[in-house]
This record gives sequence, C-alpha cells and structure tokens, in this order.
Amino acid sequence: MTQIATIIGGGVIGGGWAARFLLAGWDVRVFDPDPEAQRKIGEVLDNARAALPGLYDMPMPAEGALSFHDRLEDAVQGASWIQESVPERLDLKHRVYRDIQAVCDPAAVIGSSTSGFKPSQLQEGATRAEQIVVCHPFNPVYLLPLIEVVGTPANAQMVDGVADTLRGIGMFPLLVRKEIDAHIADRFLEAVWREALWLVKDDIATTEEIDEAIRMGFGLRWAQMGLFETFRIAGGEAGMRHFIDQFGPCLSWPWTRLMDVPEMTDALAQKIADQSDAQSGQHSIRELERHRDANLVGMLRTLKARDWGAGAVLKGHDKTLQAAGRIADTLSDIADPARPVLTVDRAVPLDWTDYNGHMNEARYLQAFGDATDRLMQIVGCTPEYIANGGSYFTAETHIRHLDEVRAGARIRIETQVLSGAGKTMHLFHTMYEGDRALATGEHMLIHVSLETRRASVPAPQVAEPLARLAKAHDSLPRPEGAGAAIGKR
Ligand SMILES: NC(=O)C1=CN([C@@H]2O[C@H](COP(=O)(O)OP(=O)(O)OC[C@H]3O[C@@H](n4cnc5c(N)ncnc54)[C@H](O)[C@@H]3O)[C@@H](O)[C@H]2O)C=CC1
Ligand SMILES: C[N+](C)(C)CC(=O)CC(=O)[O-]
Repeated sequence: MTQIATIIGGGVIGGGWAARFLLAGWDVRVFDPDPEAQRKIGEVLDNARAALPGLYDMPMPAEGALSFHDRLEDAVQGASWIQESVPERLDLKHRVYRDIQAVCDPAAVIGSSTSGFKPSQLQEGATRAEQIVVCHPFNPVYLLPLIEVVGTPANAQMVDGVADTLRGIGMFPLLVRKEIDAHIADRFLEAVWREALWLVKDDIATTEEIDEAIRMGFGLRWAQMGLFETFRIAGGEAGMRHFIDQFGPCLSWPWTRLMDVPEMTDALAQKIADQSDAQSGQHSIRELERHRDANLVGMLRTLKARDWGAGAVLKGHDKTLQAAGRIADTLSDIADPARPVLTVDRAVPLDWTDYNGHMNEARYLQAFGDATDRLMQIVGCTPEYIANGGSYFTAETHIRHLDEVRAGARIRIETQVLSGAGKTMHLFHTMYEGDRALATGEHMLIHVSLETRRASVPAPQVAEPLARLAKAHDSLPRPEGAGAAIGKR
C-alpha cells in the first residue's frame, strides 16, 4: 500500500521534502496557508524531477500522488510520516504540534526540520512527546543525502525505525547521540557564517571573494573528505598527530572571532545584500537552484563512480532500487529469455545533457556501455569472473541516433544477442523512451585473457549462459539497422 507523508509548511524546506517523498513513491499531502505554496512547490518539483532520478542507475518507483489541503486534519489523517517545516519559532512549532496531535495517527512519526531547536524543547507540552523527533535536512532536500536525526529518552526506541524509513527514501541518517543546539552540521555552518560576516563588516573581503575562497579550494575538499580526513593528509606522511603538533598552537592565535558576533545593524545587512546582488543578482533564484542542482548532480555522480562519501550512499540505494525493479542479475532472473533483455532502465542525468538541451552523443555510448556491462553480468561475466582474469573488450561499435531525449526522462535499453559463440559476442541494443526508439548500438566484443591481453575462449560459466541466450534470441527477427554502415538513408 502506498505510504502517505504530510508536509506541514511547504516553503524552501517543505517543498524539498515534498519532492523527496513524492519521487520515492510516497503520496504527499501539503498543508500551508500560503496561497503561493502550490506554485512554489510545483517549481521545486520541476527542478527535482530533472535532477534526482538521474542520480541513480536504476529506475525510481512511480511518483506518488500530490495534494494540497486547506484543513489540517484532511492533510494528516492516515499519514505515517508528518514532516513539520514551519518557520524557526518555538511557540509556532508548539502550536502546530498541538494541532497535529489532536487529529493524527498516534503511531505516526512527527519529524521536525528545525535547524537549531533541541528535540526536548520541541516536545515540551506535547500530548505525546515520543512522537516528535528532529529530522534536520539540508537544502536541496531532494538531492542531499544528509539528515540529522535527534531524539530524546522519550523516543529512543523509535529512532532506528525513523532512520530506516529515511534510508528507504535515499537519505543518509546521521544519528546525533546527544541533543545540542543546532545539532552537528549547523554548528559548523554558523561558525563559518560568523567569520564571513566579520570579514564583510571589516571590509576585508566582499561576499564574492569569500565565496571564491570557499569554492575554489577547501569547499571542494570538504565535499569529498570532510574535515578530519582532509587534515590527516595535510599532516603529510606523519598524519594527524603531526598535523595537530604543527598547527595546534595556531588555535590560540587570533585567527578566528568565533564567539564574537557582529551586531547585525541595518547598515551591515544592507551592505551584505548589496554585495550579494552585485555578485549574483543577474540570476533568478530558480536559475541559481538549477545551476546548484546540475553541479551537485555532477559532483555526486563522480563520487558515486568512486563509491566514495555521499556517492557510496547513492550506490547503496541503487541496490535497493534494483531489488524492487526489473533489472536482472543472472539469466535465471529473466522470465522470458526469448525476448530482448532489459539491460538499462533509468532516468537521464542532468550532467548527461549538453548545449543543445538534450542527451549528449557521448552519453549514448555510456548508456550502451552500461547495457553491455549488465549483459556481461547476466551471462556470468561477473566482477569475480573478471577478477579471475577473463573479460570482454569491445572491438567495434556502431551507434545510430534516431530521436532526442532530455534530462530526467526515463530511458530503457533492450538487448538482443545476435551471436555468442567462441571468442565473440555480438550485441544489438535499442534505447527507448516509452515506445519511442531513441537510438541503437551494435557492438562486437571479444573475450580476452586479462593476463595475456589476447583473445581467448570464455570459461564454461560464461560460454554456456551466453550460448543459451543467443539460441533463445535466434528466433527474434533481425533488428532493423543491424549491420548497417554509415550512409544516406
Ligand atoms: N532554509 C534552510 O536552508 C533550512 C531550513 N531548515 C528549517 O526548516 C524550517 C522551515 O524553514 P524554511 O523552509 O527555510 O522556511 P520558509 O519560510 O521558506 O517556509 C516556511 C513555510 O511555512 C509556512 N507556514 C507558516 N506557518 C504555518 C503553519 N502554522 N502551518 C503550516 N505552514 C505554515 C509558510 O507559509 C511557509 O511556506 C525551519 O525550522 C528551518 O530552521 C532546515 C534546513 C535548512
Ligand atoms: C541556515 N540554516 C541554519 C537554515 C541552514 C541549515 O539548517 C542547513 C542547510 O541546508 O544549510
């Protein structure tokens, strides 16, 4: 049965939550008195649809149903997850919990997006304190995996289940073991923010110069290694201990003004706003969001290819999606081997598109390469087989581009084995969006010994399933375009 998530407060963060749940297949109900909430969430969803599904190499579940409600009780009844994302005011949050708890399922989770309040503060005066747990996300909620989960002794039992649900929608729950104002991550953000405010106030740097100092250098390091791993390397071969011995004394030098907060006068606020307008005012917020999303998708996919950091979370989620989907691992997973094999089923990632606004030609080869890898896996040319010294090299490729496709579109590749005997494997891939054929890829592969780097016959654990699949595909009509050479149509 489809699960229901209710979003209370559909602003920047609530909109991101709506997209995260919806694209993970949950039905989403939104309660927000803002008459613009529906438009704003619609725009966030457009961005999320283009960005999120392409992070994965497997298809996401079918989108859930989205609805907007004027009455709180209509929004929360039947929901198993209620995510509160109203403005950061404790009195308001308390009022909202009281209203929610009067009408919601007592077993539902009430997650709070609060950036700074401790869960014990949120639970004060609640009808059922144990229902309320901090689930602090990061903007954009639909792309960034991190979610800080903070409970109290009142709900220590439920935190594991909360974390499992969040993993199920592709997030990385970080369980904060002791409640503290602003949890873990926002303490860093706040410290950096204070320093930045002083640098602007004292005319040492502009908003743009500060952003360059971050994004041209240490920001890139932090995204993939965090703080401690980065500094460990900075200690050279002697590592962290040497780093601390060398740079420890600086901590007592006047390098930071951490506890010192500049007074946010009107003049300082205006100075920051003017500099920010000069720096970025040529882009609308939605444009900036699209740049941010495209950059994040590229970075996350690079990390994923290396199974590292946030990329490892995506890779893990791919396995969950594969288990729920239709992509086979072995020949015995395939219900009808006499049909072309489904080898790719995914969305077009944002970073696969180019200046023409559609999927770049290089990515067709990547997608067909992925289809070939999947077929190799299915016939037994698995990572273990390859580690033992046997594999396939591609000898020749012919791609035909039939129609265009854009970011976020769901594509699938069906693969026909034209022959698979001796040292060669001849594959014909057809890429579709729905019923529309987008491209074909014909590939001749040669089995090799990775030791001699020369052609060799595959071991029986590959040769036999491949021969079986080739025989099953013998009865299929020869695909249109197979064996074609480049020429005028
Ligand atoms: N903006 C950010 O970068 C982040 C914010 N947060 C947290 O998320 C929460 C929401 O922040 P934002 O989305 O930035 O604020 P926002 O101002 O963009 O959105 C708040 C939304 O709540 C609605 N609202 C106000 N009263 C309501 C009520 N009684 N019932 C239902 N909806 C109501 C407003 O109409 C508005 O759409 C805060 O607790 C904040 O600390 C967490 C992570 C990041
Ligand atoms: C500025 N902020 C405290 C609201 C930031 C966050 O809570 C997390 C984020 O997304 O940066």
